[in-house]
Order: sequence, then structure tokens, then C-alpha cells
Amino acid sequence: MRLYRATLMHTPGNPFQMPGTLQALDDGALLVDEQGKIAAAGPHAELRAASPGAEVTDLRGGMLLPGFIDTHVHYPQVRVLGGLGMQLLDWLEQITLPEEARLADNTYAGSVAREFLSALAANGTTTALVFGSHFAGAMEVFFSEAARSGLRVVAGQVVSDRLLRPELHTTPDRAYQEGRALIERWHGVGRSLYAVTPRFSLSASEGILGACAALMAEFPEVRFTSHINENPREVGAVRALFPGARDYLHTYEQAGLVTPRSVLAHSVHPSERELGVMAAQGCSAAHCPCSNASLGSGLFPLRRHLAAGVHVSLGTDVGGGSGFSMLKEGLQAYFTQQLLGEAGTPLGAERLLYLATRAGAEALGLEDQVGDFSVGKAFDAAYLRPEPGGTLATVLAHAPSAERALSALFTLGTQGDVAQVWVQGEAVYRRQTPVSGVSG
Ligand SMILES: O=c1[nH]c(=O)c2nc[nH]c2[nH]1
Ligand SMILES: [Zn+2]
Repeated sequence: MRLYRATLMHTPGNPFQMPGTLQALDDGALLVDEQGKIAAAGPHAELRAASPGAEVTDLRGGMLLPGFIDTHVHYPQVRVLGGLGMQLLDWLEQITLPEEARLADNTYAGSVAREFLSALAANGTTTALVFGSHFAGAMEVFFSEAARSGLRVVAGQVVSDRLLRPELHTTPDRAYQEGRALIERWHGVGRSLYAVTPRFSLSASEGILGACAALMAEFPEVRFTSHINENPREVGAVRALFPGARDYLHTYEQAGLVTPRSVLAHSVHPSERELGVMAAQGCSAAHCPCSNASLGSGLFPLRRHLAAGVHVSLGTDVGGGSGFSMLKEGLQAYFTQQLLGEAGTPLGAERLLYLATRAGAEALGLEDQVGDFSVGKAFDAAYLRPEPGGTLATVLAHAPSAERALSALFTLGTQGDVAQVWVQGEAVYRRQTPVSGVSG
């Protein structure tokens, strides 16, 4: 048993439904067992007295949060981050798809996978729903590297059969065969799960969506993810490609792909009908505010999603987004809602923490295992501790409440403030202290 002594913050409930779910303990502790599960949580003095033999990891001076859960992030797109100046379809054609084609080479894919997984961990992300590569070989490489990294990933091969580039196209039969082989090899192995992943209806014929549906029916535990209603030009093109569909969601719905296992990224331009069906089917929307701003996609109608009863989580959407930081994503989500004025939903610290952690666990059906520090869950955690002397350190030192400390963290925090990260009690990242005072 090991006792982690720290200032703890987590949201073991949904603050959009029940305000006041933020729990903060100033001198708190988590007792973690040999399986990496939380055996007890509470004030440090109490846990210490009850478990005098436990070894103590002293994390005072920072904040211990549940590991972040990123519900939309593209593995092949690390190296295209920063490609500013375009909207979705031009950005895909000119910057992103040429890079994705390079993952046909497994050695290249391995380097990218390692860069990607290291960046997730260094930003405190312990679980991610990962949009994969179009190549089965690159997915083999990815799952192997993910197992080595210790992170939890829900990932799948991306499938498409039109309008991208020929080398990224497959066929329904091949999509089914390769998907099946990957699921049998990786789903439920270690900390990996599989997600069936058509890129978007624009690049997926009814045949491809049918192959995805066949996999979902055959493997009732695998997850599903895709894109929806991101950009007006994209939405118009999908309408033209599926003249029989009522709207974008209907293209997935007709194939039986809208279920509680589905996470649809973006949903910036939904109709009321689409929101009603998403809510009724228990499917989640992954909100990616940095990407929506960067690609000029629009302002996410969070209020309408919540009013309809659609579950919402957060995603960084690397590389359309602006990096791996779920703190930055939370801040941009807050900005977006502020910019919407009356139509926006205020996002205080409690809601931001929930969106960056537990909401993701709920979207992935993992809320019994991760997402907060409840007893029985895995110890997946990020320790945030700014280096002394910076602005965040100053603000935290004077924060009048836990909420203010947390909102300062979302406002000012960066990758450099992530000091240590654990998954299931195993250290997966530790910040290297910069060498200071060396000149020449
Ligand atoms: O933000 C996005 N990134 C992508 O790579 C993509 N592909 C289809 N639609 C997409 N949207
Ligand atoms: Zn995306």
C-alpha cells in the first residue's frame, strides 16, 4: 500500500446536473493498493492513522487531479500541429492527408506513435479516444507502443473509401477484415480497447459504414467514433453525398452506428432532430474548442446539447487543435461559451474539471474504472505543480479558494506544470527538472 499525500481535487458527479460536486481536500490523501486501485480517500491525518505501515509519497505543494481524458485526438497528426490559416477541407487536403499517407511506412508510424504517446503523458492525459491511422500496420505499431507507454487508449484503424487520396482508401471487405483482426488482437488487451472509426461520412460510402456496423454487431464491447457537423462546407458535401439521409447524423443512424458506445467529434452545427436522437441513443459529443476556433468551424452550442440531454466531453483534436493540453482545451471551452453571450453556458472550475476528466470516462463507458478518485477506481492521476517563480505559482500561492486555484490552473497551466503522471498506480511520466545555472 502507498499513501499519496496532496491537495486533491476531483468531481465524482456531474456538475451540470448537480452543482457542488467538486471535492477538494487541502491536506488529503489517497491510499493505493498493489493493483493500483484507490483503497481509501480522505484527510491525510485519518488515512495515516489507519494505515501506519503505508509508504508515503509526499506531493504537498501542488495539486493532484484525476488524469485527463481526451476523447478526440488523432495519432497521425502530431507533426501537423500549427498548420494555421485554413478551414477543414483545405487543411485536410493540403496539410493533413499527405502526412497521414506517410504512416504507410511502419518505421515512420512507430516514431510518430512514440511522439504522440509521450505528448499525451507529458500533458497529464491518462486515457484517450484515439483516431488512428488508415493503415493496419500503423495500428499494430500504435497498440504495441501504447502498451509500452502504460496509457489507456481506445483506438481504431480509420476507414474511408472515397474523396481522400487513393492510398488512404480501402474497401468494405478489407475494412471489415483488418478491423476484425485488430479487434481480436488488441481489444481488451492490457489497457487498450478498440474503437471502430470511419473517418467521416464524406469519405465513407454506405458500404464502409455497413462494414463498421458489422464489426459493432460482432463485438458488442468495442466503441465507435467519427466526426459530425464540424464545418458548413463539409455538412453541405455530406448532404449531397447522401440524398436519402435526413441530415448528417442520419448517415450514421441508418447504419445503426449511433449508440451509447458512440462518440461523435465536433457537433458544431447540429439540428434539433440530431440532438434529440443523440440524446435518446445515449451517444456523446466530443467538443474540441481549440480545433473549432483554429479551423474556423464555429462556436459549439453547449447549451443546446445539454438542454437536449446530450452527453458532452472534451477533446484536443490534435492536429486540427492546438496541442495536447486539456487545460488549454478547458480554457478555450470557457472562452467559447463566454463569446456566445446569452446563448452560452458558463463554465466554472468545477465544470471544467469534470469536462476534462469524468465526462470523458462517461463518454467511453469507463466511469466505473477512472475519471475521479472514488474508492475502487484506478489511481490514474496528474500531479500539477508549477516551477517556482512563474505566474501560476504566484497565483496559486494566493488563491483564496479551491475553485479559484483550479480556475487559475485552467487559465495559466501548461504542459510544463505537469510534474508527474500515474496510470493504475504506475508512473508513466515524470518531469525532468531543467538544468539551471549552466552557462556557456
Ligand atoms: O477536425 C478534423 N480532423 C480530421 O482529421 C478530420 N477528418 C475528417 N473530419 C475531420 N475533422
Ligand atoms: Zn478530428
